[in-house]
Amino acid sequence: MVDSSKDVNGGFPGDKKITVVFVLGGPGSGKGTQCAKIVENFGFTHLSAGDLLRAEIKSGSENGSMISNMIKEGKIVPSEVTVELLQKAMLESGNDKFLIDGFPRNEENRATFENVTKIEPEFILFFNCPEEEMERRLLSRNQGRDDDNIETIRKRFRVFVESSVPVVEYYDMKGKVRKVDALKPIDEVFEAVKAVFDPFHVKVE
Ligand SMILES: Nc1ncnc2c1ncn2[C@@H]1O[C@H](COP(=O)(O)OP(=O)(O)OP(=O)(O)O)[C@@H](O)[C@H]1O
Ligand SMILES: Nc1ccn([C@@H]2O[C@H](COP(=O)(O)O)[C@@H](O)[C@H]2O)c(=O)n1
Ligand SMILES: [Mg+2]
Repeated sequence: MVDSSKDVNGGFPGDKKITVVFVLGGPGSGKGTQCAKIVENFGFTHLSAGDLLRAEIKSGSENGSMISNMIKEGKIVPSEVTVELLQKAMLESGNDKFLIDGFPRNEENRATFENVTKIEPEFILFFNCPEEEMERRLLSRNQGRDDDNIETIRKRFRVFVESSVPVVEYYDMKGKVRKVDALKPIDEVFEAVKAVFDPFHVKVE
């Protein structure tokens, strides 16, 4: 466990400014797809909480079977597990700009990240997409994910509405949410995303 309780900067060296953007939206709204494009254009490191949890299962970790069962049920894994994986990946990356995809999924995720890392997100990129479209996309994703079946998808939608939307509302009250229409084709969604990220444009020499 990374103990950062005594750190002023969440375990990051010195007083280096760390930029975090939380990327939220319902299951299948296109978070991973758009994050890949943001990385190519704006020099962020993409960390998907779901990908880190799936990698933890594959690594044979003692938490593996618990995580696997939670994912199959569409449930949210205890925050200390997810935040530790995120913090470790952030520190190992050597970067100072992060897209954290699929996190925070609930109030406990949000509070734990804030307490452990002391980092306040720059903004929240939110992909707004109707459930019918998200369901269509997930059922044709074909990446062999255990949770892309109609039974688990319906559970994930319910968790999104009950636990994740309140977190988006919390940040909206703070003026931090940048909402994008995710129903459009991929490249059109990215045009809207680019407008949000323009201040972070990295000049290629
Ligand atoms: N704008 C779009 N139009 C049509 N299909 C899309 C669009 N964006 C993404 N997709 C497709 O939808 C599927 C889900 O996209 P993606 O994996 O990016 O979603 P996600 O939000 O990361 O989902 P999850 O929360 O389940 O990880 C993929 O097959 C992707 O190619
Ligand atoms: N903060 C999180 C993020 C994800 N999970 C679990 O992983 C599943 C898949 O997540 P994706 O973002 O890849 O769709 C999700 O349904 C949860 O079971 C989590 O617990 N906490
Ligand atoms: Mg994803």
